Amino acid sequence: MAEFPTQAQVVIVGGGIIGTSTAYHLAKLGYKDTVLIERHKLTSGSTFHAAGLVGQLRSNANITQLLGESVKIYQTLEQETGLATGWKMNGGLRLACNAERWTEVKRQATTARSFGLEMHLLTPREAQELWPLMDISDVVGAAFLPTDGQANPSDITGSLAKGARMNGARIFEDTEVTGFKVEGGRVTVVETSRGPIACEIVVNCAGQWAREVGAMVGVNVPLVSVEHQYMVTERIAGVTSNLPTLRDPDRLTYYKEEVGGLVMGGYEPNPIPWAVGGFPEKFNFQLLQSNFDHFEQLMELALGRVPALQTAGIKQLINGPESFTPDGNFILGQAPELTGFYVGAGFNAFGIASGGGAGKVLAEWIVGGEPPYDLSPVDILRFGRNHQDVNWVRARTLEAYSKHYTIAWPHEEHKSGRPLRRSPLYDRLKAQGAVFGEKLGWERPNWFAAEGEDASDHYTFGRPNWTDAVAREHQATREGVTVFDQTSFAKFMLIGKDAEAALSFVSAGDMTRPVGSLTYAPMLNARGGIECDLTVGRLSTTAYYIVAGTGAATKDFDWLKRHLPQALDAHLMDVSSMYSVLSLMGPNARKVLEKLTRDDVSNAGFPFATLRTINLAGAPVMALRLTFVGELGWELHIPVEFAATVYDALMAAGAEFGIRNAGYRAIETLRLEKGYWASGSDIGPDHTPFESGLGWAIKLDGHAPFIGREALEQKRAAPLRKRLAGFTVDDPSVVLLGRETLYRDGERVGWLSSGGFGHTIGKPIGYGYVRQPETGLDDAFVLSGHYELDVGTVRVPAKVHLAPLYDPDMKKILA
Ligand SMILES: NCCCC(=O)O
Repeated sequence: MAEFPTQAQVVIVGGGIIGTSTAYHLAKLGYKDTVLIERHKLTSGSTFHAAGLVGQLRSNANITQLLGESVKIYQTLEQETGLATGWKMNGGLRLACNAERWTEVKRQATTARSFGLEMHLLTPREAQELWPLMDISDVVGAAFLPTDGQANPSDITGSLAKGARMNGARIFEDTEVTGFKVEGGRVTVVETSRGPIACEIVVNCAGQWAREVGAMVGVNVPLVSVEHQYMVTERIAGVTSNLPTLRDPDRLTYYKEEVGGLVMGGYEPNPIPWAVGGFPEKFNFQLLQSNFDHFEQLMELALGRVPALQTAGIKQLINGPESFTPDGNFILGQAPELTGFYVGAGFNAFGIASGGGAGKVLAEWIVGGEPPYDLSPVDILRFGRNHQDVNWVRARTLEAYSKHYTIAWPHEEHKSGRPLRRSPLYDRLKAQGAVFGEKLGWERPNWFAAEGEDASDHYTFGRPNWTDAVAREHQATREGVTVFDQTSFAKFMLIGKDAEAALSFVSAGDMTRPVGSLTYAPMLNARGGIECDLTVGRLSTTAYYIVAGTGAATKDFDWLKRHLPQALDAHLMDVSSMYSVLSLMGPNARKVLEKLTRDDVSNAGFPFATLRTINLAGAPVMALRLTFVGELGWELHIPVEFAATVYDALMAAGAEFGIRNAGYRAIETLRLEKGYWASGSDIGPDHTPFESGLGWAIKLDGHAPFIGREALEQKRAAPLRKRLAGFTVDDPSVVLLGRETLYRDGERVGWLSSGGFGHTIGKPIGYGYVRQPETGLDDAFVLSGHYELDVGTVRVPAKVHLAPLYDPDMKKILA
């Protein structure tokens, strides 16, 4: 037996598919001093009872790409290692059994093609030809993904482990992690049942135990265990080994072939959490008691689809607990709490589909110090303070599990764990008809129902019930004045004698501007991509106030903390909970302010892109003259105890101007019209400021060093490969949601990063990157094309725009 190591470059905790895949890829990348420890035997946690479907369809291009990487790896792994994997590319079928599901599937097919994933739409009869055992009497249509497949979870893990060893990694079974040592803010030692291993990097791939392993060292891994059942039948006549996998989401079930029989499982609307009070000791290679009563609901649905199940012999009803997460996405990346501590966990019953690709990108992330491409949907930094509480996490996770196969409605909000984080104005706004959405636990008004209007969301792929309300708020912002409660913004202070130098190094924006100025300050990665989309206000020569999006609270704080030069005197603090934010927007905003303050709020006294502390209705308010909706306005950052007083004063003073409340859905329609980009969709780590049309915000004059500068200088000298552009459609009934495929002169050139409606221009609006990776492009190329959008397989003509659709001369804002 190999000698147990006392040190290693990387220690991976957990010998399931993710741990072995990470070890395999790290070793292949040259990290041969990688040690994987498994407390029992490889696969003994939950990998051994995974169903093994490998589907690739996701709503995000990069996650689809990651799953495609799994397929690529599985295709060659057996040949490389000599160990069988059970991989077969038998394709995947997906059924639609009602009109709205069919709309969803058609939109997905459009998206899949944009992302380079083959997905064909079939008639019910064509689907049945591929899957002859199914009843198609209720099927409206189907989709077929020929490159999907299935694998044997234990075999593929064994094969990855062999591949890891062949490349130099070492694997130790029967080795339990018992603790960690931390020095200087880094993890330095993994304590194990066989002795300590000094290391530089730890990767927590402990499956459903990953939360406990993280907790040993203060790292929060927000996942919980849920019972997941599937049935395995004896042989069934007509089940052939090339039978595609089948997903029947309207009946909540999935199928795959196994030894001439079927595996059938699904996602019940009433999932059962497991290990709520803690894990049993030594739960290795163990299953839970089969729960036939609970499975019956799925069985009944399945019998309607596959009548042969009536008479099929049942080998086993497998009940295996697996880890699930609050948003149904897995968790990768470096923990914000601890340098050198990475996580690869929470695979929501699609660990086999993700395992190959997830291990690959995690290894690349560790080696490169940043993800190889934008992985925000699965990055551990997407979580926030709400995810610290395991009961909240469990409630939301059970909801996510129950919705695994339900239609993913546009704009759908979660129901569980609410309300949690509330602005001081929550009750006031609710009393005035606010319909709230939720982000990182924050309740945020999406729209306001008028007296007598139904104050709830009714989801559809068509025109939703809140359209008129949003149009009212939109118009009031354009023509009068509105108040938006944006208290959920993340807010940071950076203080210290070197604050300017420190921020100048991490920001591509000019941080040397005078006290009182407001600067748009993108922060870039080494590739020149936009990691953080921040507004920075200079409070003094030694202090900055930094405002970030609600959802970016953890990520942006982490980015700043990790990249601000350590040697400089600059201290970062999260002050989000100190300030409420009311955005007062519209042509009458100044008139409202003037009634409440003696401070100068004239255009000359308080110009655009500046901040001042003013006394407003008796409150010391930090007022930021800026806008995300394209109108004259101020963001009022108010110490929380004054928030209600200021709000009441604004509403009273604004009454003569018809002041209204407005919500986040109006912000969306307004910003689309004005051509302001949404971080996370229109801009992000894979897009440079040049590609996004944000070159004006970057300080490339002079030689001041900042992260991303070298990449940008190189890119400035080369042709652009893609360019963000706006698109309008003349037919107002077309619903743009984002991800619609973009055609230029009949050629597929991209997809929409966001979509919606502009109530002032009266047209659907979308934004998307026009891509020409081979030859490059310029503005003239973008503007000269004839464009169409594929909206759920229907081509609609679109006009292209590079200038804002509303107020391109900024007359409204600078007034
Ligand atoms: N482990 C079940 C996977 C189901 C699905 O891929 O849809």
